[in-house]
Amino acid sequence: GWGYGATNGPDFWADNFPIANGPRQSPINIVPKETQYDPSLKALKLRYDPSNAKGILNNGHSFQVDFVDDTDSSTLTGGPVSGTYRLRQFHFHWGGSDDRGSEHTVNGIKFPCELHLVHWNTKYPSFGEAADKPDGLAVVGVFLKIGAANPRLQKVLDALDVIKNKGKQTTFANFDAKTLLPGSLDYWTYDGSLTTPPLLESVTWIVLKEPISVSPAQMAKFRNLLFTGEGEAPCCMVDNYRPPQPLKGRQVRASFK
Ligand SMILES: CC(C)NC[C@H](O)COc1ccc(S(N)(=O)=O)cc1
Ligand SMILES: [Zn+2]
Repeated sequence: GWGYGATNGPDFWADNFPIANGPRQSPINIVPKETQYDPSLKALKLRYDPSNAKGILNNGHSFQVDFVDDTDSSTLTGGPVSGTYRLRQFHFHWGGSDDRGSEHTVNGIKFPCELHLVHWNTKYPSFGEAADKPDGLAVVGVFLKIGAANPRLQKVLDALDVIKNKGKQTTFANFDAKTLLPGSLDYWTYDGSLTTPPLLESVTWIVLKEPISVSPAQMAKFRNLLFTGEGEAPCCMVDNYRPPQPLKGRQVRASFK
């Protein structure tokens, strides 16, 4: 199956997922000077209920924290979207060293890590139904930059020891995803896709301008995870990012001047 290795990585994904060369692929390089401030963009409204946190899973590509999404208790509204989108999960992408790891880049700069908060449009009956619709998903991207240790990450990082291998999961209750957000919700937005197979062109991307911090020791904990299952030759989970894709004429709008 697909992965991030020399023989199954992003350059091979088009073999099984031809949409990889489609018109609205993600991630992209964001060039702030080429974005357009849109005064009609609303403020982003993220309301997350900590009691919706359910579990944490090593899915063999990243790890994700899953949320109960059977009610409108953890939602994204406002911003560039109309209607209500429900929080489904959040996950990260990171590098083997601090000079790379993010999927989106800014003026060609890579961050060591990028957080994705995945939401689906409640005009559809479920995440699965929404995932292949042009307005089906909204993903908030948050850059992590090297600095002081981020105490808000600690609960997530401390859970990683028990989900080291692909397929491992454990309960993860009472977590407020809002604590992972930076002080400013200024954002860039554009129409894009899932950044992993099936690469569906169903995502309204909302990339926050302000990063949150992560320390080198905390980054080492991400890199302690394995792509591989128990009993397989261990392969460190690092460099699980897709590089920027062609913009193909898309406009990137800014919510701020
Ligand atoms: C087709 C659906 C039902 N299954 C999709 C699968 O769970 C993968 O979902 C995702 C969800 C989000 C992303 S990202 N990195 O763009 O935020 C990538 C894949
Ligand atoms: Zn992602």
